Amino acid sequence: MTMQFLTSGVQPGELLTRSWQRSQSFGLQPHHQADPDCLSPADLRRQQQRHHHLLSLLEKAMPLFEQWQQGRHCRLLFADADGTILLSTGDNRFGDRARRLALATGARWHEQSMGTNAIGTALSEQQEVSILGEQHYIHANRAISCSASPVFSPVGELLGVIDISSEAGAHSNDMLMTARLMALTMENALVSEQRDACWLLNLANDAAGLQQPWSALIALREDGRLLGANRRARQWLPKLDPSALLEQLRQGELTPWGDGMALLSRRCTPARPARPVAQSASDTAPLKLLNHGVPLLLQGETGTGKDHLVRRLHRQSQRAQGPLIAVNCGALPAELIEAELFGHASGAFTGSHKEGRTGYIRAAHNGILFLDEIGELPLASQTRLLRVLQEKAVVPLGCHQPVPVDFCVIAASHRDLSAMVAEGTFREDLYFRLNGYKQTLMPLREYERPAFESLTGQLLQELHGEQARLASGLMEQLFACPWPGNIRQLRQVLEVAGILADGGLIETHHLPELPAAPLTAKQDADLKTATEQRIKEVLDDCNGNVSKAARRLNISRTTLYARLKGR
Ligand SMILES: Nc1ncnc2c1ncn2[C@@H]1O[C@H](COP(=O)(O)OP(=O)(O)OP(=O)(O)O)[C@@H](O)[C@H]1O
Repeated sequence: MTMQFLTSGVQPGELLTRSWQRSQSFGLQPHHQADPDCLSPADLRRQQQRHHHLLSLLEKAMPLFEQWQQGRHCRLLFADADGTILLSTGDNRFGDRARRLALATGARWHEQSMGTNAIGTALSEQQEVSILGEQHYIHANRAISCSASPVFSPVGELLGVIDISSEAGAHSNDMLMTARLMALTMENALVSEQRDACWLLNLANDAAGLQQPWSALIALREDGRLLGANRRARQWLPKLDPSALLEQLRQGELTPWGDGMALLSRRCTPARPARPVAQSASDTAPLKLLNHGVPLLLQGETGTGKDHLVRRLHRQSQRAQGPLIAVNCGALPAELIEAELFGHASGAFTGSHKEGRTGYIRAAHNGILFLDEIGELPLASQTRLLRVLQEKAVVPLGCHQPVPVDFCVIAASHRDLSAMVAEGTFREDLYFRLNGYKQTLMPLREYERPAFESLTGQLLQELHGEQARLASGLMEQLFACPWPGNIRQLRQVLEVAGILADGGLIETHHLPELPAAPLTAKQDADLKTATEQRIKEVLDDCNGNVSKAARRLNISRTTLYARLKGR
């Protein structure tokens, strides 16, 4: 299946020339330092609030970026139609460089003040564009390369732009493709949720294309009146009569149409735009408290979404432009734990890095430090960590001078830390220091039916798009399962079922084996051994490369380390 490219036929050379001419006409000097307009933190928050819905749609498309990004040193940015960056996430090493260039939240990257750049030029030209190193008008920006795709509303209005940026030498073609896919995913969500939409019409060159984000998508009213369309469909609209098509097509049946295929699906009840629903205190409290510097403690079984929650909190927090440093305390080698956390001076101990090491805590300066599996931290390191949290300063190994650090801390564990305190394996004072606010993530088996349905629907849509749905009776079947692997396991089941159902109606025969009653101790031990065996095989296959093995097994590195430790 080849991807349809959505350019207006303009050669990049012409586009670049136009953009450089505009930059010149704005009176910009290539050798001068660019000086972007920057919103104050309060104005930035207001602007993010105003675009809350777009940002929440972007969040739904985020797994696409996160999966693709692993191992790549780049950042994803979302700017509004004015060029103001409202969200910045991704690799922290490149994040430092980006911040030095003011490629950070609150900064406005329009061409008037920043010259030719992917965000500003995509907005001026209303089309996707890559601006690579030397193609930037301002010299200071030539160390980076950026690819940007505009996002349009269902009536073709420019809403913003998604940009993926990296060091100039580290840019690749698939960055533009990923930015485009995310933009299309957001646009399709906006079309599907049009108020009063009763019919959704998909058009593509062939049947497989119907399930892809780049297929044409049109929302129609009950009577066939056009409500909105994505950018591909808008190209075709002049040649289309949607209400005639509505007459001609039968719901749910693939129908040849022109040189391609059409699929009509009915929405039984008109879709409502996903308005920000009033969140319960337990949804909003962690973010509010985090923004006030209160340490959060997340407790929950494996797969309940602790890591997912931390990433969301970081994206939504006032520290979103700062780094998120995630440390799996259980995966750190015992003899290096302190050097890794607190850093060390050059040659501080045998085997230490010659040039010294910053350590994870200092790397989290201005951002968030996520201490996952905190229950695994040895008692001696707990004492040092407590001192750092109390004094907000680190003394790297081999140094005497404390270095001030400003960070928020989120700790997580699947173990019951209060029980560990009672047993004497976890310091009580550290427990109280970390436990500014405890959020327990519920195991999936304890979800109420509406919450389970809503999560299942969200996962299905994220994994397979709008058309994926469960045949009647399947929701009950899924709801009745004990889900020992929690959301991770449900996600895997839905992923497999959706692929087998070609992204359409999922029926019983598409489901892989579902978790039955809780496992006996023997079954549990056998399963653990088999899992460990499989992980070791894949690790050997990948020559010990943990990231590669985790990707192949479709689990996080954190989970892989935990599995290797037999947890
Ligand atoms: N609220 C959610 N919405 C959608 N997907 C979710 C949600 N929570 C978790 N997931 C998905 O479930 C999987 C497991 O989540 P996550 O890694 O955050 O769990 P965890 O509690 O940190 O697990 P572990 O303790 O094993 O590391 C991930 O694929 C994640 O994307």
